[in-house]
Amino acid sequence: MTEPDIHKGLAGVTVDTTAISKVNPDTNSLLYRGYPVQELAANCQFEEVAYLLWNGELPNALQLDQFQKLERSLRPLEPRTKRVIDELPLSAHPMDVVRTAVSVVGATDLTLAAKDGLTDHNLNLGRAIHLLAQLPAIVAYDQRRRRGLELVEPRDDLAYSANFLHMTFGEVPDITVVNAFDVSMILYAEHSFNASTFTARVITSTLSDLYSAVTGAIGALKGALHGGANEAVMHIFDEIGSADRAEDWLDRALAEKRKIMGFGHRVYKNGDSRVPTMKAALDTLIAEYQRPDLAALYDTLEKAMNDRKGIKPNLDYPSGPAYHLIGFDTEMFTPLFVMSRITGWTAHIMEQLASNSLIRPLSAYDGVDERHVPAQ
Ligand SMILES: CC(=O)SCCNC(=O)CCNC(=O)[C@H](O)C(C)(C)COP(=O)(O)OP(=O)(O)OC[C@H]1O[C@@H](n2cnc3c(N)ncnc32)[C@H](O)[C@@H]1OP(=O)(O)O
Ligand SMILES: O=C([O-])CC(=O)C(=O)O
Repeated sequence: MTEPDIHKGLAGVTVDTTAISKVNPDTNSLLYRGYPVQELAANCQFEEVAYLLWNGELPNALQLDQFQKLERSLRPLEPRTKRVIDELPLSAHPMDVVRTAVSVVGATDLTLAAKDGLTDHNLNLGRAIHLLAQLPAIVAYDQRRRRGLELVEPRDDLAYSANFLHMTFGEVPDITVVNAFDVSMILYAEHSFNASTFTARVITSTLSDLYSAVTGAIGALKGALHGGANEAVMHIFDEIGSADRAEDWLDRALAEKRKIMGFGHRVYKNGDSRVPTMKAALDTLIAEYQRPDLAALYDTLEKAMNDRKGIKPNLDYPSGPAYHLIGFDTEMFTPLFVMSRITGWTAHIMEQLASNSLIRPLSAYDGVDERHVPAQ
């Protein structure tokens, strides 16, 4: 019998097609529905990118207006979700809070019980928009309650990012800050078959519901090797303290065989296509908040990692300090990733359903040979 090829971590394995995004490590490019992500970040708002990922085309003025009206009407935090969040201890990680809140929204969606309620495309599109609108309320409220502050109601005269920052901090920050945040939302929105999106597709492939797929994806994103790295980057910055200590810290960490969070990528081996755009957004924040010390630490660690290992930063490296400067607690960073990636996950859930096949790979058994329970 020939030995099966094992592809640990599914590295290098192409499991399906997708028309949602193209990650090309050879040209170091990322396209959403054909558009370079850098062009989208420079010219669009996050809402337009969400529409693009779900519908395949950018919205015209009328379509955008209708989409924004709908999204804005769905923003207030639902009382039942708020009550459940209030029941959760502050010791719960914010990713556990957001996962639980999405589960509550799913458990109270009566349309799931309708005929074809789990798989109907229009129902799923409606659910995706609903979650897009609810997640900022969930995350903003969780950040505020951790600071002993009351809920802030949404404003329907503000676009997505400005409204979210208003709901979190009680005021709309400078336009530089709003724009930097919006760029991060666009860059985090979609990245083909990453671990959390693949999780969502696996769950969807069993004909489970969208909320189950999204809660599973949130669980996968939480880990430090995936979305949890943006939080971990900030812990590293805190541990190092200042630029003059970065090289010694790195040498020690590498000697201890530690993984340096915010560096490396399964697909990009010559740098992440999104980093230059996010680094430019971080630079505007560093100027806004006058934090050249943070810029020095960022640059020194990046250079030292490149010199020692030739490993480049991924998107989580500039996003972590950017979210810190905007004023979020470090443990809130990965829920911000959820707010953005809900667009990509749900686009993939709908694509999986449109051409479904149960995802069920094989394994090669390497346990003990067949044996038998001794007779009593
Ligand atoms: C938005 C995102 O989710 S991007 C990813 C965010 N995650 C992180 O930043 C966590 C830190 N990075 C990592 O752990 C890895 O680079 C991963 C998990 C992202 C990718 O891992 P893989 O594709 O499996 O690469 P792999 O682990 O095989 O690494 C190849 C080599 O580079 C080393 N390496 C890769 N990344 C790092 C890192 N961040 N720190 C130290 N060494 C690293 C590995 O130790 C390995 O060395 P070896 O050949 O001597 O054993
Ligand atoms: O593609 C990946 O493996 C991880 C990543 O960068 C993302 O999900 O944005």
